[in-house]
Amino acid sequence: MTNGGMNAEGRIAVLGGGAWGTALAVTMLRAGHDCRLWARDADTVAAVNETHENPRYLPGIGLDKRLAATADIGMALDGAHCVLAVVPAQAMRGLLEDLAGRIRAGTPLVLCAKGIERGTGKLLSEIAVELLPHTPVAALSGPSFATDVARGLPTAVTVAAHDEVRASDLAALLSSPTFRCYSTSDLIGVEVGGALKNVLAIAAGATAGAGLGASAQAAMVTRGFVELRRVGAAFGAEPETLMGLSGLGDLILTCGSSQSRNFSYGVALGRGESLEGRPLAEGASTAGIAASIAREKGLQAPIIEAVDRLLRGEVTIAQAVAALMGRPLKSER
Ligand SMILES: NC(=O)C1=CN([C@@H]2O[C@H](COP(=O)(O)OP(=O)(O)OC[C@H]3O[C@@H](n4cnc5c(N)ncnc54)[C@H](OP(=O)(O)O)[C@@H]3O)[C@@H](O)[C@H]2O)C=CC1
Ligand SMILES: O=C(CO)COP(=O)(O)O
Repeated sequence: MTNGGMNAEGRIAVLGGGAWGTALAVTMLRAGHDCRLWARDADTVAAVNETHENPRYLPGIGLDKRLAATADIGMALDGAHCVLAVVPAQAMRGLLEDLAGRIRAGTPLVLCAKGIERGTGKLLSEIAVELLPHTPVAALSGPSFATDVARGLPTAVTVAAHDEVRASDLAALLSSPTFRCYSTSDLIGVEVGGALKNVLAIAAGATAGAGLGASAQAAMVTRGFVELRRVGAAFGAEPETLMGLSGLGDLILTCGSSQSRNFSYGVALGRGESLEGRPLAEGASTAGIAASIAREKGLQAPIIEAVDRLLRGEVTIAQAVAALMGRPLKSER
């Protein structure tokens, strides 16, 4: 599989009928693969199959007419040579439990969600290894808005697996002329980068929503990145990974764009608007567990902590800003 992903390599199953699952399924067709999309929602399945759209999650985007969706997970997995898991991070354990006994031993599983499990503090790959011990596990992450990817705009991401050869084989398999997958063996780094950038995108959004100015927003992202690197290092992530697509790259994308659901969630938070019924913002689920991991590991993560406390309603924006600005002066490192 060292051909830039241009050859068909069998069927790919994409599990999750939201924005990202749908965009990845279309991308797999572009890469020359047969692909089946599993969605639990019958209306989504019908819309993809009959009108070639996903109006709930990708409104206004016409999908490849060859894309076949099913609500039967067994049918999606039938004959699959590779499985992409694309449900929200907090739903990943449930999906992986469903896969146990269904996924063929040895079939690679690529985790495409960005988050840390609340309650256990586990990375999604740790859950997968626990539940599917005979399944090779990888992760795909990086700066990639589903709408851009579904439209076929050029995008670069990272595919990670502990086994370097597996990572580069999967990167070749999943790449297409508009979807460029780099590879790395730093699975932990890729997962931590993708999970924490969502929390920091909420911080950046809250700064914008509260009208604190572009300078404050730049400071928030930069100092947030220091926290991301600190927490990443404690997990064993390599610094170069966090400087790459699934760390810095995704921060650049999501910390300044209202296209990001996490950033928009932060804007609403900063404006004091209701947070009920908003689109998925993974950072809201990850903030608490990231803050408690940082505390347990004795790491300074005041921005992640501030997001957690804001979301819990323990502080106002003004109090959070005063606390951040009032910390003892220190070396930039
Ligand atoms: N959107 C994007 O631009 C990108 C998203 N990601 C990541 O991908 C992951 C998924 O995000 P995205 O697709 O955008 O989210 P969406 O909110 O667009 O869609 C979520 C999908 O997951 C389904 N789902 C939710 N809970 C379950 C469950 N328990 N079992 C089965 N299916 C479930 C939903 O089904 P239903 O409709 O029935 O509720 C829906 O189809 C997130 O971790 C996100 O961070 C990564 C890169 C880009
Ligand atoms: O992860 C993403 C882009 O890389 C999508 O970001 P949001 O979930 O904030 O929309």
